[in-house]
Amino acid sequence: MAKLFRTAIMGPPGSGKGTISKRIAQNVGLQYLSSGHFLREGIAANTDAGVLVKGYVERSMLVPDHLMSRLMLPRLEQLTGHSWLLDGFPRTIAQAKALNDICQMDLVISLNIPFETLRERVSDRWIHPASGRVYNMGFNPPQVQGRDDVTGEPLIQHADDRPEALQARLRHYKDVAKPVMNLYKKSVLLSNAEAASKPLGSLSQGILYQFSGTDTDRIWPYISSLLSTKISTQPLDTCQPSAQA
Ligand SMILES: Nc1nc2c(ncn2[C@@H]2O[C@H](COP(=O)(O)OP(=O)(O)O)[C@@H](O)[C@H]2O)c(=O)[nH]1
Ligand SMILES: Nc1ccn([C@@H]2O[C@H](COP(=O)(O)OP(=O)(O)O)[C@@H](O)[C@H]2O)c(=O)n1
Repeated sequence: MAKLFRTAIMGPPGSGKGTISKRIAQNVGLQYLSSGHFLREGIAANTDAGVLVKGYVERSMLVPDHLMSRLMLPRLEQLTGHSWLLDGFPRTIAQAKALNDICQMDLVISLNIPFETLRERVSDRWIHPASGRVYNMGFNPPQVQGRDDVTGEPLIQHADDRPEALQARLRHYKDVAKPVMNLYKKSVLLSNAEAASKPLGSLSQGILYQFSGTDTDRIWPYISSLLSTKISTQPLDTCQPSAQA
């Protein structure tokens, strides 16, 4: 049985989750699942789920938990036997609990980046909508200005990367991320049944690692080294619900 590794990356918009996830996926060879990408993909393809979430994403609001869980959990259930990395999910405590019900997480990375850095990065972010490839005119510019490196198709900016939308997204992020981080922070692991009857603080799991700074290239070596340590000490396992009953 292979060593499986289930991880998630958290951080405000523009904190480098996508950029770092790409490096993790390349280095560790796990499946990368970006909830934001799935949402935008569904909206662009006008799927049933896309129609339901469109209004929220366009207004930079959080999509309701039940819709996010419906979008993400079946994909994870199909990945039994694979290691994966989640970006953008779980965003809320309800999403984290829903994830706990199907799987025990091994590691959660949280990025703590100053606001001014986020603002600069996001205003300079360009994406290739079909693939989700992300560019930054200073940090990782495309080979041809305004064009995707692989397909040559035009790059666009997200409407929700406008400065006024960023403020709103940051407010949402701070409000909802704190309880999720508390859940993953400390070192007690309870069954879902026990946890359901306890206050939030006692749900904690001791798998959160926080990285601060203004440069992805400076943060990355620390994350890379953490991953090497964690993966080499990971017990043989499959994806199990976190219930310990
Ligand atoms: N200048 C600069 N830009 C960065 C750095 N790290 C990431 N970026 C860019 O900042 C933007 C936001 O990064 P992204 O990975 O999309 O963040 P996410 O919203 O957390 O997924 C993108 O345009 C990245 O190319 C960095 O260290 N310096
Ligand atoms: N768990 C999630 C993830 C994304 N979203 C929505 O998708 C948008 C883009 O999410 P994202 O993860 O690609 O981007 P950032 O907000 O991290 O830059 C958010 O502004 C939300 O509207 C959500 O509602 N719930």
